[in-house]
Amino acid sequence: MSGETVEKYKAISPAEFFYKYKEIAGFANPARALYQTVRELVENALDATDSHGILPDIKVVIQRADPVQEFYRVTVEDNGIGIPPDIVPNAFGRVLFSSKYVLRQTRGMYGLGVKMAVLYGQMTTGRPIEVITSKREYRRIYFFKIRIDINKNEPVVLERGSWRKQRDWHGTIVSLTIEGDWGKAKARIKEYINRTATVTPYANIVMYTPDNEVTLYKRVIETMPRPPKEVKPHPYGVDLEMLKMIIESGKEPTILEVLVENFQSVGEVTAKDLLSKAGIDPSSNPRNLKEDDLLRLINTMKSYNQFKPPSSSAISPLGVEVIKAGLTRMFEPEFVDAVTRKPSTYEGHPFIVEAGIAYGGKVPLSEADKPILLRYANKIPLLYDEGSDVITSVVKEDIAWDNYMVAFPAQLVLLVHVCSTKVPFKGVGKESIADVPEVRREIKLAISEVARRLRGYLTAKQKELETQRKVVHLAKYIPEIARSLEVIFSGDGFDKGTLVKKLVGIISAKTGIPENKINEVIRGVEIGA
Ligand SMILES: Nc1ncnc2c1ncn2[C@@H]1O[C@H](COP(=O)(O)OP(=O)(O)OP(=O)(O)O)[C@@H](O)[C@H]1O
Repeated sequence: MSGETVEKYKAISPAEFFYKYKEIAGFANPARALYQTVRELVENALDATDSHGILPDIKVVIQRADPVQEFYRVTVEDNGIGIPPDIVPNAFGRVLFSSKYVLRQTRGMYGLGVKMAVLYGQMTTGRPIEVITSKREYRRIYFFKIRIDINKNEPVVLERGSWRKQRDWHGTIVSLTIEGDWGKAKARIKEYINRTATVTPYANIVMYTPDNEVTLYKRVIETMPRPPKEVKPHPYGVDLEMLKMIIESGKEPTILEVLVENFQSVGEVTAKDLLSKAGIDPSSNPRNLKEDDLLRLINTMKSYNQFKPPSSSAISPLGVEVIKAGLTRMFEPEFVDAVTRKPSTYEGHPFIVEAGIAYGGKVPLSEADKPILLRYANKIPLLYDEGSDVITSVVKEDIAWDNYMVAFPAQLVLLVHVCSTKVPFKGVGKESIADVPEVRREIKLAISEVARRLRGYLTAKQKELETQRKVVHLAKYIPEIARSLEVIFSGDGFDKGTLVKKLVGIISAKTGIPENKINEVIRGVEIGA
């Protein structure tokens, strides 16, 4: 007899998987879970508003929910698009259910976040999630209490109801009660809200904390990033499974129509060209094609070099105006500027990198070797795992800051935003971006471009200071010269005042410094004399 133990085989549901491995989604301990819960709810609230062209009004309330135990009730209210009542149970009670599995930039992408918070609530306090929601066109407001059946990965609706709308309200209010650690989480949560507000100057965000603090970020501009549009996949990003799924889920009678209907940049002429290169008859029934045919078609698509690059209408960069307004609202800097790079692509996914700089004014002093770095991906602030992020690596290794007249520590904030239909996150917790060469290159270019503008400003400022110093130096002599000349030429109709005026006029014309400034210096010298 061998001493081997018997292996026990079993399949588990996605809900059970994430319940067991909650750490990979950011729910490692009560402090982290409280932060992650706030984050998931706020990100859903913002996706439901700005991604649909609605100026966001977001209210975040964190309250103690038990006098003894560390239970917290987190409530987030938005004025977004709301959720149809028949969708609510799955949206909050089925892991990997989402409206964001399409090619369109949103903060959410996995269909996991809020369900992780529901699971964590179930595990630690046993309380269900509560949802109140209505869409603009509805006459009623809907209310739900939901938990997740972990074994089946299905929602269990404990309570539901609805009432007539008394006022014109649309949006969603979500409440969850979880075990948390406010003492440990508070700094991160406040920082998260602050950094979110930095890139959403078009939003009203208010937060109530368990310490009875109220923080309000008031809307300062009405301009919003252009909402992202859903796009079809680009042929460079296709693989065998994807093509099979497209064929099976569609009704197109010919392979030619499959290509034309389902991909970007593929019209009839291109589709025919691709099919003839792959040796496939355009009128073939796509469901009768063999795997070899499909593989040949994919390889032809991948090596075809006449497609337009992937459309960038699915991505929604913040834009220069929003970045500048956001940085100004937070830091009241002496100098602010931003750049939005042109769209670029990696592995068939379009992406855009943006960078903003705030310098001087009320900007705090940075660390000894780099600026204060604000990292963002798809408008989400990234707070953890800074060390393993490609943005950090570029800032430290690829940018020679002395070339831009910056010596650390400096009053310098650098904001970098990577947005894409697929940000290459390193984990489902969305805290750091992987080192993809194309993305790295664009990050470097964006930072260099905005840093050059800072250098321009600093150079001009330095020049002005130098000129001013020179003028002070020169102006000091004017009263003395005038006095000496007066001694020599007095009686010849010499007027000291006229000479001073003339000299001031000459210096002003040569340096561009206003006469009143020079007169101030002279007055200073006369008083001192
Ligand atoms: N406040 C809200 N307003 C409108 N829809 C919402 C709101 N909150 C959640 N939803 C809907 O519920 C779905 C599931 O949300 P969930 O947080 O689980 O995942 P996600 O946001 O799609 O992706 P991720 O896991 O990356 O956050 C969303 O895709 C959205 O359709």
